[in-house]
Amino acid sequence: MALFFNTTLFPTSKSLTCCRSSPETQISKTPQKPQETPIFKIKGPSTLSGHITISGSKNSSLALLAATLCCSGSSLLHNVPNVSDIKAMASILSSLGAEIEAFDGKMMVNSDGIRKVEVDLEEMKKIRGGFFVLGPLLARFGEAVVDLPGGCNIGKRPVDLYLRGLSALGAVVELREGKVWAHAANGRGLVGGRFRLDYPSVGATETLLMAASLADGVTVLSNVAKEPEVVDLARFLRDSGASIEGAGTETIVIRGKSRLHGSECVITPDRIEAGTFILAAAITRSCISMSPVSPSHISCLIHKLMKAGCRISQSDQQTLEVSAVPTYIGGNLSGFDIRTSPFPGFPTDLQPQTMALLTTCSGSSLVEECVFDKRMSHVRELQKLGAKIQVCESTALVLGKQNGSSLRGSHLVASDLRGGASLILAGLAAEGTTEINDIAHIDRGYENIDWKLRRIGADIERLAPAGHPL
Ligand SMILES: CC(=O)N[C@H]1[C@@H](OP(=O)(O)OP(=O)(O)OC[C@H]2O[C@@H](n3ccc(=O)[nH]c3=O)[C@H](O)[C@@H]2O)O[C@H](CO)[C@@H](O)[C@@H]1O
Ligand SMILES: C=C(OP(=O)(O)O)C(=O)O
Repeated sequence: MALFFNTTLFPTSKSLTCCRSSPETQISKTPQKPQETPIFKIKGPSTLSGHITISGSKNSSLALLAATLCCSGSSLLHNVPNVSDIKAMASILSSLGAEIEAFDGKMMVNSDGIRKVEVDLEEMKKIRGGFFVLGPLLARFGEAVVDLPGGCNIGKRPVDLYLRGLSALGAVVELREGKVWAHAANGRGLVGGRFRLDYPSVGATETLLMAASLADGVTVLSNVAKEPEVVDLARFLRDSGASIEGAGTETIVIRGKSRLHGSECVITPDRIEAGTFILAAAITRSCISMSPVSPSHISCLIHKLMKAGCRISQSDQQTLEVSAVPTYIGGNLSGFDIRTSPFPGFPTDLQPQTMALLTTCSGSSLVEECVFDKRMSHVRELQKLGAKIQVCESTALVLGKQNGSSLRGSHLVASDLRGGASLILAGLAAEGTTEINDIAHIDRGYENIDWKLRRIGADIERLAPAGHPL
């Protein structure tokens, strides 16, 4: 049933032309199921202060771990985050025969002993990054068999661009029994080619970059993703002997090499983790600092927050200080609109966390999710805390704080990684106790998020599910 936004109840200049339901009717009871993963219990509202160390990027690490399969000899990656997606990726590489040593945030990978090109692990279906092994296996060993990928359940996530791009490099690709079967035509190995992506997909760009680095001849990829993780991957491949020009722009030119050697690389700081902590400071009206951060990787978020009234300053090249303390912001932070898009646009991976903040700002805000078609499942949970949000397909109208109203603690369920993080942020701002179930989603991509938050003053505990040790 399509309902219309009621302007008398929530006066605003903005409106949605259709909504799935009114804010009240949208709150439905989540079916109870036995709890199997730990729970976060948060007592709010919190005021945060202190310094956060930002971990290495999960998404860069996944791509670089796949890229080690392109290299002979050992590769050493520094600043790899200790999150469950990385453990799953390490299991995938080990299952293929790679030797992996992990110590103190570093990972040493040697794939000279690869003995198979088929991944048959459940992990493949859980994470997105596992699929990135397709390009390197095909390019170095001439064939690969991989399951279709998993990752966050945030909409349709096809792999047509990966497959069409690999075909343009001389691969024969077939989709059978939920798996991708690929081999280099005539057993000749991949060859350079030209391919224009219909959409600048991050994963397809990374896959083709790795494959083309070992293809015979020149490859020109256009309309590619410009995300910092793509630039990180190109840097690693270049240090390993690849010839790549244009990473970070719309067109990448790769001159294929017959062999790459292992190299050493420091993973770039996780811009999504940094953005999440910036938003934690904003939603709790606190002041915190964090490092290492590359501000240019999240400039879109920084500009929006500064316009909303936050003070964000850079005390040295890699340290950011964020302040939203009431004495500084005066009244309240102002709501603002966001529209997600590929880099350098507003990152989709910060949309849910930003929406949590907007529920506490003044005025109404529009949130348009334009990268994934079903990235709104956090809305129902935020509504359980009392947030006023209406959704029409991939657009949400957030009605900010009304006449002193505030979020109130409740029992919530995380259903994806960033949606889960948005619930933590809302729980920090809410009055009373918030419990978040299914936090395994959050552990996929945030290293010790509860420990980091406790160190800056949050009251957040990780509880074991009944009958299970932590
Ligand atoms: C492990 C990893 O790095 N994950 C990130 C990566 O995901 P991922 O690489 O999966 O994201 P993509 O950039 O590929 O997806 C963006 C859009 O492209 C579409 N698409 C993609 C591939 C394809 O073959 N066909 C197609 O239509 C998708 O359905 C989606 O609508 O980039 C996303 C966008 O910044 C981030 O949210 C994810 O955190
Ligand atoms: C969507 C994400 O990850 P993945 O692509 O691995 O599902 C994310 O990191 O927010």
